[in-house]
Amino acid sequence: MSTTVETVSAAARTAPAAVIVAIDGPSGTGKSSTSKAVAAQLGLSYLDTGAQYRAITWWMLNNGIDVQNPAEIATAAAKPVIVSGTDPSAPTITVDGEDASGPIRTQEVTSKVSAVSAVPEVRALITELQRSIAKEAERGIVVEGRDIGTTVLPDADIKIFLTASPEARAARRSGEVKGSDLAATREALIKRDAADSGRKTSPLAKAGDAVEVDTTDLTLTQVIECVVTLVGEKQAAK
Ligand SMILES: Nc1ncnc2c1ncn2[C@@H]1O[C@H](COP(=O)(O)OP(=O)(O)O)[C@@H](O)[C@H]1O
Ligand SMILES: Nc1ccn([C@@H]2O[C@H](COP(=O)(O)OP(=O)(O)O)[C@@H](O)[C@H]2O)c(=O)n1
Repeated sequence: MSTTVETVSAAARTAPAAVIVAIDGPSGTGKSSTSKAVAAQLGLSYLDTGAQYRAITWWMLNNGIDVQNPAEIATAAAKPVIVSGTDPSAPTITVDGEDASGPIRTQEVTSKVSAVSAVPEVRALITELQRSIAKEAERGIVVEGRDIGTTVLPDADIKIFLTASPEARAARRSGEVKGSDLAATREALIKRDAADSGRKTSPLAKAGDAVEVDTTDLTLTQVIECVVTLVGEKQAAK
C-alpha cells in the first residue's frame, strides 16, 4: 500500500506540470498559425476557440435560426454538439458528428459569427466546453481566441496578446483567398474587430497580465520563436 503511494507521489514529482498558454488578439494577427506551431513544438494540445464560435454559427444558419435575434439564438444554443480535436498537427471540429472544418470558413459564417458570439448564453456554453477541454489536456494546451486570458482561463501560465496593423492583417487575410479585394477585406476586419471589442460579454481585450506582441513587421517564424521563448521562461520560473 505504502509502495503505491510512494510510486504515485514520485511520479507526480517528476512529471512536468501541465502548461496553459492563452493567445488572444484580433483577426489576422497570427493566432492560429502561431498557436499550432508552438503547441506542436512543445508537445501541447491546441484549441481554436474561434472555430467553435464559427461552428455554432454554422449550425444556427443551417437550422433556420434568425442570427439577428439574440433570444432565438439563446434558446437554440445548447442544441448542437460541438467536438474539437486538439492535435495541433491535425485539429478537427465536428457539429453533431459532421465535419465542419470547411463550411465554418465561408464568407457567410465569417460575416455572421460576431452576432452569434455576442449572445451571453452562447458564450457561457462555449466557455464551459473550453474549460473542460483545457482541464483534460494532460501535458497542457495552447488556447487561442479573444477572451481566453481575460475570461476563459484567467489563471493561464502565460498570456500573449497578438496585434498587427489593419493593413498587415488585411494583406495576410486576402493573401489566403485568390482574387480577394484588399480594401473590402480590411473594412470587414475592422467591422468584426469593432463588434468583438464592443460586445458586453467577454469582449476582445488584452488581459492586464498579458504580453503584447506586435507582429506587423515580424515573420511568422519570429513570432513563434518569441512565444516559445516566453513559455520556456515561464516554465523555468515555475
Ligand atoms: N507574422 C506573420 N507574417 C506574415 N504572415 C503571417 C504572419 N502570421 C500569420 N501570417 C499569415 O496570415 C494569415 C492569418 O494568420 P492566422 O494565424 O490565421 O491569424 P489569426 O488566427 O489571428 O486570424 C495566414 O495566412 C498566416 O500564414
Ligand atoms: N474566444 C473567442 C474566439 C472567437 N470569437 C468569435 O469568433 C469569431 C471568429 O474567430 P476566429 O478566431 O475564427 O477568427 P479569425 O481570426 O480566424 O478570422 C470572432 O470574430 C469572434 O466573434 C469569440 O467571440 N471569442
